[in-house]
Amino acid sequence: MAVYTDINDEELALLLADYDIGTALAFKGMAEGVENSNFLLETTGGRYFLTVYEKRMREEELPFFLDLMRWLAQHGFPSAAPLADRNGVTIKRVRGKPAAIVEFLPGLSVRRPTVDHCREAGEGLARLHQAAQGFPGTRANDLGQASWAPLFATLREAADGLKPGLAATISGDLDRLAAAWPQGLPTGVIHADYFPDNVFFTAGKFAGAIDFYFACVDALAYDVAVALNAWCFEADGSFNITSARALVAGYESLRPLSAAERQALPALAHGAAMRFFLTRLEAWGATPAGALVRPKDPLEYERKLAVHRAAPDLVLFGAPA
Ligand SMILES: Nc1ncnc2c1ncn2[C@@H]1O[C@H](COP(=O)(O)OP(=O)(O)O)[C@@H](O)[C@H]1O
Ligand SMILES: N[C@@H](CCOP(=O)(O)O)C(=O)O
Repeated sequence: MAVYTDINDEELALLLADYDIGTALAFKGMAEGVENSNFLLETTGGRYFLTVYEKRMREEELPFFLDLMRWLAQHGFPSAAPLADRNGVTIKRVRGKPAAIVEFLPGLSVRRPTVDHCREAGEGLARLHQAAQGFPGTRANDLGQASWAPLFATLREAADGLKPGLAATISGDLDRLAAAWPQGLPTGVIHADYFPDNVFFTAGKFAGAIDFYFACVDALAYDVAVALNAWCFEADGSFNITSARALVAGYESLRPLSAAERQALPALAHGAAMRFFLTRLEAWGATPAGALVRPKDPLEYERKLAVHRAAPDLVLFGAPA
């Protein structure tokens, strides 16, 4: 459950007094999410979402994320725009922590995406990339390829603890990725965490995306690769090529991939699996037993790594490598 910070009625009333959105009617902590404390807020003015940013969030990076959400909302992409208070301030403080109120984004995420959801999600991702064009902010991908080996150096024991011999296998993957990491692909603002829990649908149609807190500037095709891993594996660990074709077709209906981007997909998908394996492994060891938040399973991504290792042209869908 992701409510690390309690907010009492007085604190909420004090915060709302700075805005023109009326007074609170309902205020409820959300169990979903792992990073920040999230609250559904209903006021006499409408429905909103209050996020209190917790320790992993670097406060100096918040303007990039919140400005991006506003930019996207203003450029035709369904994103929850942050609210400025009467003095134009977006980043507030609650219990000494940074906090922001954003619009409530209607829609629901899906736990088990169908092929149609994958197509919609792919198209939604291309919409995001297109809407973000011209966004003036910039942020490097601090979880990009260059970060993986140093991060893994701190996790070798944890890897072997998870599965004996895994550290050596991961080292081999890291060497291979470092040697073959695609360069010179088209870049732009990417979501970088485009998982089913961060994408909303209404009546089966793409309705928007949330959780831009890993967004950064990197290869656009890397975002497609993150999504292929997150949306197109079955519960039994197999890769669903039909879902993957649908996701890429949805993406390409708005933004066709170049030949270089398509050729790069296998390495990008292998790398994207590495990124989430490593951060999950890190969180796995750092989460004390009995903590309120259940860490995500690193083995799920270890299995995805194994798939990409064994069948590197899987995500080329039969196109020549
Ligand atoms: N703007 C929003 N509108 C509607 N629901 C939201 C909004 N932002 C977050 N949520 C809900 O809160 C949950 C957790 O949000 P998320 O940003 O993913 O948290 P975390 O970063 O802690 O993982 C989401 O799964 C979604 O149900
Ligand atoms: N999507 C990541 C973890 C980040 O969680 P989120 O709730 O902020 O989307 C993973 O699956 O490892």
